[in-house]
Amino acid sequence: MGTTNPDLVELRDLKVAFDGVQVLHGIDLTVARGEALGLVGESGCGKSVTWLAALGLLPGKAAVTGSIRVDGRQLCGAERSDLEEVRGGRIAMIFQDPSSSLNPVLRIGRQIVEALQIHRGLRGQAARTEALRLLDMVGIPDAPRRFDLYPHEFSGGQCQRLMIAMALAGEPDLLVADEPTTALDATIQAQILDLLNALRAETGMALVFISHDLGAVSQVCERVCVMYAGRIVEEGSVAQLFSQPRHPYTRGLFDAIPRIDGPRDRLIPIPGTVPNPKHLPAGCSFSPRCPYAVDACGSTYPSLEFQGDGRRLACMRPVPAVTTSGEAKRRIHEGLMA
Ligand SMILES: Nc1ncnc2c1ncn2[C@@H]1O[C@H](COP(=O)(O)OP(=O)(O)OP(=O)(O)O)[C@@H](O)[C@H]1O
Repeated sequence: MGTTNPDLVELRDLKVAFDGVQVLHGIDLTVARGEALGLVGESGCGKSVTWLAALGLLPGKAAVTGSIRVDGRQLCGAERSDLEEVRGGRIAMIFQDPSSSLNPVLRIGRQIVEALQIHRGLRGQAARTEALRLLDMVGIPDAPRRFDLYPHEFSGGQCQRLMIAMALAGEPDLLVADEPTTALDATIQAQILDLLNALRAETGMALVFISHDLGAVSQVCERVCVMYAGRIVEEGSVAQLFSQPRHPYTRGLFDAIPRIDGPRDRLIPIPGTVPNPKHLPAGCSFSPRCPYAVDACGSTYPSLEFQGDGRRLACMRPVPAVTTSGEAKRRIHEGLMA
């Protein structure tokens, strides 16, 4: 299966509009089996909508067009039953807030058993044994005793682990994690990132990691895709983008990373805000905020093109290569972004 079609998910020209307002402007993106892809960008850039659309989870008023293929199977406009088979089974999605996945009035063991029943047809003792194995796998200590507890009896970090256990119940080929660690303190966040890495190593599943946190992305992903105002503006390996961001927006995101030990004045926020999708500026959507913009940037949107080094870039005035490498690279090497 994997040899003829190495891409697990292939999005082509994916567009989404709400009430006539376009918020995704043609996303082309692939996720290969087993790979970990980070999706970064400021709030409102379309990271979540991209994956909610791919999984058919947007509200009915959303107009979705383009192609969404999972293992070669077209899901855009597919029957509900086809979508449900993929959702939770082939692809699972977890969110920042565990309450979106955990039912507060059901014991945790029962919730996982139900997920196992739906996705894998397991029942009775077989389901219980597998649920305990999943709890153990995600690092919930003393699983047999805690099987009968309710979600509120677990800490925030443990709820995140429970949500991951639920997601794993369908043995997904891909886990989409939407800001899974944003609400957690640094130590717990690091533990969840370690868990995601361990689970990938153990199960071979692919991961899409949606985050504002470039440091977290660098710890779990091999490839990063940067989104701005409903478009992909740059995509490349973690090493490429971290050592030499070429899109001025990617560069701006790096400059805005808070340093744990550094003086706060080293943090340089990108001036301005993400435009309202109702009133996108002409040309490149980032041009009004871009220090490199020239007149042409305000009239023509640059297409996303492969570069000589294999990355994809949508920019007429990329950051000159010579001026970029030092600081971001140094931060990674010194582990200041962890
Ligand atoms: N249900 C909805 N109805 C109308 N507009 C929506 C809806 N969901 C998202 N949008 C809009 O779509 C755009 C993209 O939102 P999205 O949530 O994908 O951004 P994001 O990059 O994931 O941001 P965040 O990091 O805050 O989650 C935003 O302008 C948002 O307001």
